[in-house]
Amino acid sequence: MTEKRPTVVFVLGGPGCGKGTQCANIVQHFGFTHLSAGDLLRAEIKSGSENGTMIQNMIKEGKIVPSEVTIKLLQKAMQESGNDKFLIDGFPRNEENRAAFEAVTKIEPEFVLFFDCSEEEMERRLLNRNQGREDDNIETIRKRFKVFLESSLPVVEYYNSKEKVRKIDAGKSVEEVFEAVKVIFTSNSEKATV
Ligand SMILES: Nc1ncnc2c1ncn2[C@@H]1O[C@H](COP(=O)(O)OP(=O)(O)OP(=O)(O)O)[C@@H](O)[C@H]1O
Ligand SMILES: Nc1ccn([C@@H]2O[C@H](COP(=O)(O)O)[C@@H](O)[C@H]2O)c(=O)n1
Repeated sequence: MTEKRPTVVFVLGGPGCGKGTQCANIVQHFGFTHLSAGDLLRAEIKSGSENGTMIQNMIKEGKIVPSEVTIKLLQKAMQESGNDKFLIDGFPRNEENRAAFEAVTKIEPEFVLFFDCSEEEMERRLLNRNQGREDDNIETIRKRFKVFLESSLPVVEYYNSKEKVRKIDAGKSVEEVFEAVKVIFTSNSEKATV
């Protein structure tokens, strides 16, 4: 008997567009497990792992950690979750992430939720976030924006060419953004049961 592959939705968008905030709402309403690649990397630093210093340096510079490290963390979290529906937030961040994840897991996303937000608004949100993150300072934020434009947007374009992208205006209030998110998840689950 063939094993059913898990359902994966990639959640992408620039730094501070509100991915984590909306994922928390989606979890409550639609029963997904939320896996944030950034959170998994930060937990790896805290755990004292041998990769910790390398990851910390990459995050401080806004650079993308090698795919094998991030994919191992995602696979472990997926296995330990006991769920088969995942929101993978902040991944794939570049073409290497995307291709390696597909090659290793053989999983293609159901769709890609893309939060579209202006840099001005994202910068404002990051500078107000106040969670003590080492990369929420203006110097690193600018580097993260550059990496997003050069490396992450091409991934969104790749999935757009496969008609997998569901784009949302993330410049609105948390509640308004979630109304738009709900429409996408509701229509997708209706399609799945037809
Ligand atoms: N629609 C919104 N309007 C105003 N503020 C928001 C909105 N969504 C999220 N925020 C706030 O903006 C900040 C960044 O949000 P969040 O952490 O969800 O973004 P993110 O995309 O996950 O960020 P990162 O990519 O850095 O992990 C948080 O302080 C959050 O409370
Ligand atoms: N696929 C990823 C995701 C994240 N990173 C690194 O973590 C930083 C913070 O990510 P957030 O999603 O929490 O904003 C990011 O700037 C990268 O340095 C990564 O390398 N690969």
